[in-house]
Amino acid sequence: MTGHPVRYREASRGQTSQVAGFLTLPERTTKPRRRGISHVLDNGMSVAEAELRLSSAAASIDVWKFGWGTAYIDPALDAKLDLLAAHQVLACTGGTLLEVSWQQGVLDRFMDWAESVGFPCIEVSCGSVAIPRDDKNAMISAAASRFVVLSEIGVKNPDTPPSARQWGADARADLEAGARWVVTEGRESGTVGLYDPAGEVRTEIVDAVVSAVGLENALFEAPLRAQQAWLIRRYGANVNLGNIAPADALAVETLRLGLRSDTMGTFPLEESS
Ligand SMILES: O=C(O)[C@H](CS(=O)(=O)O)OP(=O)(O)O
Repeated sequence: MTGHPVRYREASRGQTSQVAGFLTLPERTTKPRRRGISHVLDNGMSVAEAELRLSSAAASIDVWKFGWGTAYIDPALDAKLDLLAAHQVLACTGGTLLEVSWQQGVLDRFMDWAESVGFPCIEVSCGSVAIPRDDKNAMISAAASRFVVLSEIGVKNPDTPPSARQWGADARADLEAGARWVVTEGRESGTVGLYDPAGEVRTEIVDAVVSAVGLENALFEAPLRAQQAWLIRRYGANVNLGNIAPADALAVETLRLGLRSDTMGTFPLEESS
């Protein structure tokens, strides 16, 4: 063999790329933060898998949503909640769990349970069940005295999309009722709500929501790389992104920092440090 000899890293070196510091990158907010949050959707992973993900990406993950009703049936819930707390990641229930509880008339019991097991955060949504505005307001304000509240706007049924104007009005109402962040529906698939069936961003909805509540209060569900990149190119490294697959959390951080082709060199100068 010719050329430079292969040299493997010595096991005891203890240096990481986090301290390399030789690139000029956009300025990133740090945890705990309001702007620039990454919210992941856990589709039911084991504690061991969660530990694996957090070992490399905890600094990039702000909110960890237990998808759908997984929190309710996961026998390892306690261990997972402990793990998330140790990494300063906000554990959050899925909106569907609250909607089922509301439908069955046991919302108080849901909130008591969520508080007693140690969820610092819950999601109040109406994506599958049509919850009247007054009820949603009451739920958000009751929950806000006990939890960090993420409220979700938009619906899961692609046949009944609200108008952009309605998205804006709902975002404003949720924020006024006490939500910390207003989440825009995109599902795990990224093909409903904020997106068309091909996964393209409905820009008029993004515009309506941002103009109603501002960027720091809006959290865009964006499960697909093209959607994440579109939002980062438009709003910069510190746009709030949600429904990220836990395995993608570090990859999304590279998109935010322009360390991937999709967003490379697209940041305004004033955002660089
Ligand atoms: O976790 C949930 O309940 C979901 C996830 S998804 O949108 O169905 O993929 O719903 P949400 O109401 O967005 O929390």
